[in-house]
Amino acid sequence: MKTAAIIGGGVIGGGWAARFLLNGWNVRVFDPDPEAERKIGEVLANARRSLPSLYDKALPAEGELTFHAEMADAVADAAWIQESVPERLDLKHKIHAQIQAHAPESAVIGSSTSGFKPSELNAEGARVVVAHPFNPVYLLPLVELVGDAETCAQAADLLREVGMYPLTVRKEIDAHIADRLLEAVWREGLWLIKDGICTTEELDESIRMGFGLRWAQMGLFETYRIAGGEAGMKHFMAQFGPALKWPWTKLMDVPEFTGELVDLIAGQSDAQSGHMPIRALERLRDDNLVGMMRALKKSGSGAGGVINSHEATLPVPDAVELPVTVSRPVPQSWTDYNGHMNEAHYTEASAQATDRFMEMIGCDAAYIAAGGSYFTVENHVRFLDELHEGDALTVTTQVLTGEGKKMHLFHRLSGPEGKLAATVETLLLHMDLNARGTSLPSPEVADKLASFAAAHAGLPLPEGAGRHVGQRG
Ligand SMILES: NC(=O)C1=CN([C@@H]2O[C@H](COP(=O)(O)OP(=O)(O)OC[C@H]3O[C@@H](n4cnc5c(N)ncnc54)[C@H](O)[C@@H]3O)[C@@H](O)[C@H]2O)C=CC1
Ligand SMILES: C[N+](C)(C)CC(=O)CC(=O)[O-]
Repeated sequence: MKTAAIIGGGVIGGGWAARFLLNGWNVRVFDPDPEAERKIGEVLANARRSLPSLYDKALPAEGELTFHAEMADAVADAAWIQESVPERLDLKHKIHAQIQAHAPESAVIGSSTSGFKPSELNAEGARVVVAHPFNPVYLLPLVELVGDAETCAQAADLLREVGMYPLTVRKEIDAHIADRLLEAVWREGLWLIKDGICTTEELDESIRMGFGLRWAQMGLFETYRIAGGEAGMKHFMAQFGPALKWPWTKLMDVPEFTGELVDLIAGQSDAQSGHMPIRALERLRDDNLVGMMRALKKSGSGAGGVINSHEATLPVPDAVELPVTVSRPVPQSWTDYNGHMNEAHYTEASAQATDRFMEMIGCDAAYIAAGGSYFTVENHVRFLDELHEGDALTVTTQVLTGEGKKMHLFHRLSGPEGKLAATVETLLLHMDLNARGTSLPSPEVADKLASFAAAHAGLPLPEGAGRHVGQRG
């Protein structure tokens, strides 16, 4: 099991700690703040209820979290050391000298800095690369990597292991790529509020009701390609390019941070969101992110593609007696007006269990791309107990029949402490996707299915199997 050392465990260090821990790494934290353990615990609680909800496979078992008063203890044996102390160059120099004195030679040392360049961080002899993440680090995949090419390549491999998307910046520059964009929008936003054009809330609506939705799935340039219509990007540039020379922007000026401006922004922000504590706001943000990222997962766009690639590396359980085919917390978006998991999502969870089981017998993406698959032809759901937001949901799958074109499965959905919440009995037929008709599976798939069927043949017929709606007793 690999170890990550987190130096500075605030907003960003806490997010890094959760990202590594929930991907099976041990995490050692060094932070002089006596509240660090409590704060990281709260971030971790939010991460536990959101990150696993992005995946249809179980993440690795959580690593061990420890707190250390000495830098030497924190960085011992670390494969990755991530510095996330406040954004002051003198402090970063001091901390990197301490890290350097104790870090294993082989460790990647990353800095979360939002703006400093590697040449600035390394001016006093450190060997740091910029590894700039985005908040919340446990959900958002992007990490901007800047610095020594070999170290960045090594860093990129490790970041992919924990489900992140490393973007290596070609040349060092203040504030990398994304923060330059964010700073530009922030600066412009401050002027719009200072000049009384809009409030913080109105500015946020202008983003989230419109272009924010576009950016999450296509970014800027792909979106504008479409905005050029059939004539495409050249037409778009000819039409809207001249406006860039008009004095629409105040980008080069920063409004003075007077007490008046700070009070104006903070007051409007309180009016907008002050009714919610910060951890509740974080949970709202995380639930929305999970919902959006799961939608992107279906098309493989943007962050959804990163989750799919990471999920493909997660291990599939062996042919054990009853394989676990789903293991995840119930996401908030699956709950309804009755305050529990909505009936539609029992079927969704069972469909995910079927997908996972198909993969286990070799009916995976490559097999499907080659033209073979299974179609569900019948389902019977029994709702036995409520499930609530955040409950640990586990699905096990028993093969009732697995021969010829038929695959007859029995999924058991269990909630906390293994209490049975539902059963879904499902019948599938093997299909030839080109002919759009039933067909026999490949010999390899048939063999694997048969080995599960044989392993399950000795088990008793599950209680409830073969029932129909309205049956008594
Ligand atoms: N907050 C954000 O949205 C983002 C911040 N960053 C970068 O991450 C870094 C940290 O920022 P935040 O987490 O927001 O700050 P923060 O203020 O939330 O956390 C900083 C932590 O460092 C600890 N610390 C202070 N002196 C220390 C020392 N000598 N040794 C060890 N720990 C020490 C503090 O106790 C605190 O827990 C900065 O470089 C920032 O630019 C990067 C991405 C986003
Ligand atoms: C405001 N900020 C510069 C600290 C922002 C970042 O660095 C990235 C983020 O998460 O927005």
